[in-house]
Amino acid sequence: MDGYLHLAAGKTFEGKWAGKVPAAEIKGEIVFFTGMTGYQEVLTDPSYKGQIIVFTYPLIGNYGVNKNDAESKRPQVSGVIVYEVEAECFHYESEMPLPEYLNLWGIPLLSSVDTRDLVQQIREHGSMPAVMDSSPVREEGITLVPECKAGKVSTTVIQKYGKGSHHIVLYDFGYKKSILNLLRKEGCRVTVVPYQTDFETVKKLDPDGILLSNGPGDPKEMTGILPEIKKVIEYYPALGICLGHQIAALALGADTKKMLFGHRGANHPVLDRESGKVFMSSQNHSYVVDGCSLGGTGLSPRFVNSNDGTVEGLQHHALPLVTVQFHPEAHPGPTDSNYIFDEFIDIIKSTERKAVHYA
Ligand SMILES: NC(=O)CC[C@H](N)C(=O)O
Repeated sequence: MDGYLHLAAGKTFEGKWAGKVPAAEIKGEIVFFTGMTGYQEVLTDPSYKGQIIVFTYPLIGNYGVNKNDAESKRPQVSGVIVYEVEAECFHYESEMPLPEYLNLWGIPLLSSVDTRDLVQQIREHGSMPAVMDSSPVREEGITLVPECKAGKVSTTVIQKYGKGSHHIVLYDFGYKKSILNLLRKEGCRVTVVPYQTDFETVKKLDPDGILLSNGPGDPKEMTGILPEIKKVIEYYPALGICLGHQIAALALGADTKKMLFGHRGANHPVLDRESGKVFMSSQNHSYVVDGCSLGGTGLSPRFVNSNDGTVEGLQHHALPLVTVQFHPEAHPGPTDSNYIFDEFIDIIKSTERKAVHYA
């Protein structure tokens, strides 16, 4: 059965439904991911909430879906677009084929789409609203209602994990399981808190450090929480990842802006200006901290994207605060930047129990 993808910029793409035909139209922001592997991690990363994802690699699904690679309890994307999907899977760990998994969660999968042409459209017009349906013609315009997406994926209750010697409060804006796993591997006990948690509540939990997680949407949807986040990062050693990096920057007075089509893939080169080394990183973001907005914030760009010069991470001149736009927890993609977690733990060890106003 034929299915269609309509872009807000006007063009319609034809494909075949691989699985159930959706009963109603599916709306989302269309974005593309360039990694050759890691589709399960991408689909289950809460940062993709509300987005329709296009995989540029032409064959998706050949190793199925397994028990270990999910970054959250369910696929989070609104829809999936591929060139060719493999309905049989060939991997000893595979639990089920990809189309079956998406079907189970009612997420539409459109295959046989000309993904090369589609990605060119996104590169030209930007990531934009799109609709998947079974009608070849779309007359209505396509718009998306603004909403706080992190609020939709964040936990509503405090959760505790592990027994390690360092205690980390993980602000859940839509955290990936790999962040929690890496913290636990580093010997941390982790308390996951809802995205709106205030400073006084954090203080009662008595952490040694704070991790501001990744998450979906525009960081400016989160302005309501910035005053509390400012207090938290002025008091405790902190690491911000992706949305967490953007929120920390906004809280300290910097600005963010939307890129045309963002960075989504597993091989984005980043320069660490402290070591002078370039590493490959896993990325998934549409927004970026505006490098021209850092004056007076105490923040300077420690990490820079080697392709386009955008800010990939910040260091504070006085606070024990490091933030990164890329994903040091990897999954999908290379683990080259795992060292950011070691650094964070070292900072915590050196400042432990001295968590008092650094500002
Ligand atoms: N992975 C993330 O945390 C993404 C951050 C933010 N939603 C962006 O698109 O820029």
